[in-house]
Amino acid sequence: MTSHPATTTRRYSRLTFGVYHAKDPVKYNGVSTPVERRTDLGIQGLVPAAFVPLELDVQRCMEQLRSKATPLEKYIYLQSIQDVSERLYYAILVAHTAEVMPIVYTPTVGAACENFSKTYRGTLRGMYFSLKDAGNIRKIFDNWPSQHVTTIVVTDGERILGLGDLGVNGMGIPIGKLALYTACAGIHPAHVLPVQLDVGTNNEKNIQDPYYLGLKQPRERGPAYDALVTEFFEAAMDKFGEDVLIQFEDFGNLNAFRLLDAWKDKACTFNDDIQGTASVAVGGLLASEKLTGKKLSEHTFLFSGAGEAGTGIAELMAYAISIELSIPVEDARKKIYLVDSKGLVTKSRLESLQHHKLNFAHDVADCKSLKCAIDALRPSAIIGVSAMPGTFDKEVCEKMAQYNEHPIIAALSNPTSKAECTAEQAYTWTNGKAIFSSGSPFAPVTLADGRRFVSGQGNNAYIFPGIGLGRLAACSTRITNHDMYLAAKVLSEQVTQQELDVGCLYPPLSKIREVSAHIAVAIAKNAHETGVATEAMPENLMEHVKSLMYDPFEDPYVEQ
Ligand SMILES: NC(=O)C1=CN([C@@H]2O[C@H](COP(=O)(O)OP(=O)(O)OC[C@H]3O[C@@H](n4cnc5c(N)ncnc54)[C@H](OP(=O)(O)O)[C@@H]3O)[C@@H](O)[C@H]2O)C=CC1
Ligand SMILES: CC(=O)C(=O)O
Ligand SMILES: [Mg+2]
Repeated sequence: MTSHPATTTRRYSRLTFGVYHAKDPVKYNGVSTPVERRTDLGIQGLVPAAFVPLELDVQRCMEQLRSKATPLEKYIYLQSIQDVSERLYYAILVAHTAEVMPIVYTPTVGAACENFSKTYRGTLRGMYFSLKDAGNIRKIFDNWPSQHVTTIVVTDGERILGLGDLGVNGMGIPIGKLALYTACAGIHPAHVLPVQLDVGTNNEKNIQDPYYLGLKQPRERGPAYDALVTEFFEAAMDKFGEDVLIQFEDFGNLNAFRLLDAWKDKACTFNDDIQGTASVAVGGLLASEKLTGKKLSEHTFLFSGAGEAGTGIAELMAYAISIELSIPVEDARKKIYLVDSKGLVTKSRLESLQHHKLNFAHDVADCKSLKCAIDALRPSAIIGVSAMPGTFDKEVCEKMAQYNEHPIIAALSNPTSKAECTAEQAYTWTNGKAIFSSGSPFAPVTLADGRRFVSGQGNNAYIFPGIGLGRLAACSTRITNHDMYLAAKVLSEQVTQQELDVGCLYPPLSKIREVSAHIAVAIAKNAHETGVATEAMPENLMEHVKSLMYDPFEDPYVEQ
């Protein structure tokens, strides 16, 4: 395999490509290009005479954005800006993160995926490898215009948010995740690559849709599937270097666990749904200690959902508890319970349980429903990761408030339409006792008695950008569960008392670049300490991390 430089280039070089410059969205700045540079760049006459400072251009775009009637129209408008000028796009995302994240990410990205084929405009944004490309993936990689890719997000489209199998329409997810890598952690936009593996789809609506852009065949379940994934990994590492980060995203759980197992020790990879989600959830629970007075080990946890997110979180919780109490992780699992589509995961079901649930099959009485399990186990925290909206209904929330002074209620399923309950429901039904968080954002809630609550967004978006930046800073070749634990701890330390006072377990999105930088320092430090860094440790890690962060507001014409 060839080796490649892994450090990122922060600024563009000056280019003189004329019209090609105007057609390269990573470099093009439109009316924000200083007038005196336009001749050199060959774009004189291609833009109106006025120079518009980037801040003003952002303001103009925000006004247009706000005038759009639907979230999907807003999404398409922002994509159209990204197609023309990534600098402007990222300036919008950085300056207005809290307002635009629900558009480029969950919940709107869900609608964007559902409409992906219908709204496709032919933009060059990511690569598609289908079963028909088997044997040629390495060669096809050469078609990608950037030779220096550090960060890939790959999906096979089988479990897109809680929306199920969307096939190639799931491509909106890698695109959205990588937009956050850049906006939230400053990974250079020229160095990211969204990838869709097209292995067919079992979504009948896609098959019947004349506009559907993927292979119209049943999802491949045989050896050809594994062969395509293997070829993709090997080709990506050959093309971009063995330390290229490859994030698994929204695979179905038939494949997600085994692929992670197969690749975690052979590539720089992690599964965001299993590991990133675990980290953000544990981070929120660590932060909640200051509100409840309870350590992780003092809780009883009950999950609704025992798939990637559910068991991923449960395992990292157990790991965190084992560290907190210096006990074996097997013992730490004892107060963590899972409910799946068939009821409570118990020992009596051992023979029919999927592998990822086995560690949490406890010797307790069977329960067919979440309510039965709540009455039997009296959990202090319930975590919804089932994509079953309404699961945390009035009775569930009332029971939690009856059994706890400060019940933790996390409705983490995405998009909003799949949330187990809304913020307003959680606060109203518990009479303001709930400590609530959700996977997709909810507006602040004011109860009839005037108490105001700001719920936090328990979404892996707080984690993966910082992980990616940290491993880049150390040029590390592996990502581990301990990294996820460290990220959770750092995240929890970023929450202020003021934020906790209104019930929020996460820092505001306006601080996310700072949060990512802190997570990155912890990840890079761990890489150096555990021998997976391939660069010498710099004297000041925070300075180094920040120096790598792409900032759209910096002058892009500074020579290297
Ligand atoms: N906030 C965040 O950052 C993240 C949120 N998520 C969200 O979590 C949800 C689940 O994702 P993921 O874990 O990957 O999906 P999986 O398909 O891996 O798991 C879904 C789980 O839900 C269970 N389930 C289905 N119906 C019910 C029910 N009525 N009651 C209880 N459990 C039920 C399934 O049971 P069975 O095993 O029996 O089939 C399965 O265990 C999605 O909506 C996703 O968007 C995911 C990742 C990150
Ligand atoms: C947030 C995320 O990764 C999911 O819902 O799948
Ligand atoms: Mg996901």
